Amino acid sequence: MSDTVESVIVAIDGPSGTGKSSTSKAVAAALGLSYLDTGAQYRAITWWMISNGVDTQDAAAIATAAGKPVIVSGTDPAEPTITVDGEDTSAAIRTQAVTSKVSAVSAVPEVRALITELQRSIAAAAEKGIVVEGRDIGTTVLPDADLKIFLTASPEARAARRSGEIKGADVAATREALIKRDAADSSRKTSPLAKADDAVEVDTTALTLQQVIECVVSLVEEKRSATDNAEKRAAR
Ligand SMILES: Nc1ncnc2c1ncn2[C@@H]1O[C@H](COP(=O)(O)OP(=O)(O)O)[C@@H](O)[C@H]1O
Ligand SMILES: Nc1ccn([C@H]2C[C@H](O)[C@@H](COP(=O)(O)OP(=O)(O)O)O2)c(=O)n1
Repeated sequence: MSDTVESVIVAIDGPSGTGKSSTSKAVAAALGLSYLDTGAQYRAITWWMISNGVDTQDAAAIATAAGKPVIVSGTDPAEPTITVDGEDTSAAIRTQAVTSKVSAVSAVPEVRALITELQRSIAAAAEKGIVVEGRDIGTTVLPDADLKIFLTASPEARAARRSGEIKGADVAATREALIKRDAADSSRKTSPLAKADDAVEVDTTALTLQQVIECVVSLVEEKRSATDNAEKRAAR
């Protein structure tokens, strides 16, 4: 083991309800890394478009307005924050109105270019390293990440988890909405939801959240010690 722990970049991708946010926050906290929820950024720009009367079906109007909002993400895994033009939008970006429109807004190439650039600058500024979660982190945003994880789970498990978060939610309707959003996110032209060729796939259907966290922490530690050993061999 070297005295200094190298900075590490972990990319966690996958569809909705697979456990990306909960896992990424816990892994970042356990390893002393920063944390970035890229879905929150796409939700934030969607919230701004709705709040400012931009038609979310009009890609040209979205492209024109995309550079206007100033989105700032706080990367402490114990207290992740998101503001738009200085306003705390943590709760506002989770409403159904935003959830139902975020796939359309995030499919616009100009939106993706701006948000991708923001994500790369946040990752580059994280001195100890960062866990970044989303849909295209391993494939597009950070293709050189030290470790890439792709989380999956059955639609039934994902719908049950998601509806467990909302009082009185209908599991069947949640399942349909999830499947629809996944299909939109996977079929868009610009950096769709996809597993990178070198990502480790973890099916979380039958795992507890704790088991998923432990699995990812072990994979990061394995990666770190493999890098350490390679450096020692090179120094001999
Ligand atoms: N392995 C798991 N088993 C059971 N519940 C889980 C598991 N992973 C996450 N959850 C729960 O499912 C919900 C969705 O998880 P979340 O991390 O927000 O998923 P994602 O970010 O992929 O949409 C949360 O309430 C979370 O606590
Ligand atoms: N890297 C990313 C992250 C999210 N998105 C888009 C597509 C997703 O449906 C929305 C919302 O993502 P978010 O991770 O908040 O979604 P859920 O937590 O799964 O409900 O943003 C994206 O296009 N690229």
